[in-house]
Amino acid sequence: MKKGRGRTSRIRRRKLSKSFESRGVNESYKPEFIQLRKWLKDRKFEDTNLIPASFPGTGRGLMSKTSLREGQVIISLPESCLLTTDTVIRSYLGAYVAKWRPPLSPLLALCTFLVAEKHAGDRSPWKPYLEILPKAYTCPVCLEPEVVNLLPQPLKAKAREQRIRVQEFFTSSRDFFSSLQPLFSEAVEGIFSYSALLWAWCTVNTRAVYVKRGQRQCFSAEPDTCALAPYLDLLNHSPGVQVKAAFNEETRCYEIRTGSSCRRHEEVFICYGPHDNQRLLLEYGFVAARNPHACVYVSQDILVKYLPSTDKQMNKKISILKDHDFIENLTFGWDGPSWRLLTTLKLLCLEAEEFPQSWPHLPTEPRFPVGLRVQMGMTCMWKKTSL
Ligand SMILES: C[S@@+](CC[C@H](N)C(=O)[O-])C[C@H]1O[C@@H](n2cnc3c(N)ncnc32)[C@H](O)[C@@H]1O
Repeated sequence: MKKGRGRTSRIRRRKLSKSFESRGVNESYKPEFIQLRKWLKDRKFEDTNLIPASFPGTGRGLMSKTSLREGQVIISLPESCLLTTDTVIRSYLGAYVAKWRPPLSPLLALCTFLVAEKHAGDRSPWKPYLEILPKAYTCPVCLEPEVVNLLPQPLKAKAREQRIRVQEFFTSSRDFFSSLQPLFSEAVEGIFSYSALLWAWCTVNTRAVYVKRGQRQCFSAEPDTCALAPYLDLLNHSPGVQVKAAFNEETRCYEIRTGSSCRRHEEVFICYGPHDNQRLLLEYGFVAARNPHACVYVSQDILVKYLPSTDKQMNKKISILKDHDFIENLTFGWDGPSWRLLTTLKLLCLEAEEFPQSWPHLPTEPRFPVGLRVQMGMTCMWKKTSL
């Protein structure tokens, strides 16, 4: 047999082309990343095993310089690099935040800081970080209404709700923005515009990590759990990986430890949580290929459409489901219908004589014990904002 025609050669070629397809293009030579590394070094960030790169499937992310062992700390970001509400309080905005009543939410404090620092441009000490942040986001909240209209039904409704919430967030923050006028020579309306706040909101929502801080009087009661983590926030999501990520109180660093090994020059992923593609699109503006949590949402309209129209109890049944918050989040996953969908269908298919006696209460959804969730790799390291 000719050299290179055998099974081993074919496997080797396939492996090579696969690794070539997923190979990233090094971006660490770019001026913005050189500046960022210098900035991080000044804040005591040790050189890492990771470098910024662009990947064919996932876009910009981090690539391993060397092979990584399971359990290895891959990134350890000192507290001084984190952007938190403490950063805001210590800044020129601190006095304005502290005296504002009713107290500001931690999220608004972070967003205000981001907008103000972006506006400061070259004068901002955070410039090297701000320079690598996306200029625009792909989350549905940023899409034109005509584009949102093309989304499938449950997602469309959620995208609209999200847009309304962000618009309300802006409207309710305007008086606070006006109070900042003494800090700026330009009109605050031009600086803290809707588009500027939307950019800041998406920055926090898509990139912040979870770092819990105690409640402080100068902030409202909403949880203060978001921190922006420069460089570390270049890590993309893969539903299949396991990582341990948390703020280490001893080292005072935010650390990420791999749950599995990774070969040299491969993209290094973390897991933002066990999210289905609808949630990933809504919160992060992308969908994941081969997502084990992917599912199809079944709306009320679809349910009713395929059930007998002669059922006189239908309205009553729907109202029970609504009262028990059962009409939303009904899904088909890889394993078939979810427990919620099955329970809903059971109720909707009851004959007149079985209803309502057998349904005084809807059953409670079974839950995995927390220990099991962790074993299954469902530890959610990425934050969630509370809007
Ligand atoms: C924490 S940032 C990760 C770094 C980001 N790719 C960048 O260039 O700054 C999260 C954003 O990265 C993108 N992203 C993360 N994981 C992805 C994936 N598996 N596929 C495509 N885009 C992804 C999404 O735009 C998401 O909102």
